[in-house]
Amino acid sequence: MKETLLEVNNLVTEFRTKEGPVQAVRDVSFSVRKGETLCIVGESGCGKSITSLSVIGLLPENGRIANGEVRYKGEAIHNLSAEKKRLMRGSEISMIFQEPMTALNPVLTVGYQLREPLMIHHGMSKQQATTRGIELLNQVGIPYPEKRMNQYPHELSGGMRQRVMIAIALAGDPGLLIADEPTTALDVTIQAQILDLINELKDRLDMGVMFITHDMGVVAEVADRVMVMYAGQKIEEGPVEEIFDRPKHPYTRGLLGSVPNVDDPTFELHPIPGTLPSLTEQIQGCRFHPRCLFAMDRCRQQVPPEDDLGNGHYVSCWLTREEAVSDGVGTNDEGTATRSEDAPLKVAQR
Ligand SMILES: Nc1ncnc2c1ncn2[C@@H]1O[C@H](COP(=O)(O)OP(=O)(O)OP(=O)(O)O)[C@@H](O)[C@H]1O
Repeated sequence: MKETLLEVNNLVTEFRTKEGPVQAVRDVSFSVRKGETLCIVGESGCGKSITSLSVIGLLPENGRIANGEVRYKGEAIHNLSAEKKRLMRGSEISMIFQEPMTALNPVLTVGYQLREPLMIHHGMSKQQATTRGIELLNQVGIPYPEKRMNQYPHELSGGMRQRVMIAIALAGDPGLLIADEPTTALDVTIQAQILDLINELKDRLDMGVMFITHDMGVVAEVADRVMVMYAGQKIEEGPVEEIFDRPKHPYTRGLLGSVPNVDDPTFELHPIPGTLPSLTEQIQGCRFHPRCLFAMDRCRQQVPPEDDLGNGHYVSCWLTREEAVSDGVGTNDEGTATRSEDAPLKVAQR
């Protein structure tokens, strides 16, 4: 097994708000190894981006890590000074975002923006940085890289801008790349090309990738492992095949059920009913229970612990302990949910 690059233990990220402190990330733990992609998946607002911004040290001004730790190559990085965090970004850990135009400076040429990190992080001369910049553009599949060096971001297509952002992210030879919905704004063909590029770079450079998305189709393309988040918490984690073939949490099943399957004409879409709770909402028991088609009394009273199902598959759901959930659709919260008659699952508690 490859070296662990990133270890996040019991992360709690809090925001100061008018209503008092609220938690956007609640006791989340995970790791990323060299050469693997961990996909963090969940609906909009479930805490994916705040988890990644906590890792890279770019939280909004009213946010802070209130508990837990973030370790990179064994070293605690959550409590580094602002200056050390800045140096770490772009060298050890880089991030790419959904909309390259927000990350790229519109008044600076591609060449300038590529040379800057190379001169800062690698002490290169302008000439050396230009040569390396052209190499990086080549590496991310940009044709005529010499010409592109002199162009401004608005002169490039959306896909090309995303490639430029990836080239800039690679400039400091990062061990870990964080990609926050990098293909959401792109059309499907370009999206597939960017996903292929990220996969190829991960393998070639043996990088760890933390990939944030709400799209299970994208997860299927890039993930080695998947962490499913709901309302600031991790509710399920496992190798990608386990999550797709044997999803245990009703929320994960719901996410998979809300992906249209174009190859299957009999496929029926079952979107998850209801919406995420607000950060200020107090919920007793499992935070998903008000939306869960299979909620039992216990789910309304006690927070489910994380169970180890073996094979690197973990889930926090009382139901998994009791029985497997059927694939059918039941009624919500009335005790009349359809449940499977499958034998109880073997659950080894962690
Ligand atoms: N500066 C802030 N102050 C208060 N709450 C915030 C702040 N930034 C984000 N939040 C809240 O934190 C929660 C998690 O947000 P986050 O951006 O991580 O969600 P997400 O899963 O990445 O969603 P999306 O896919 O829409 O980006 C949301 O409820 C969001 O409204």
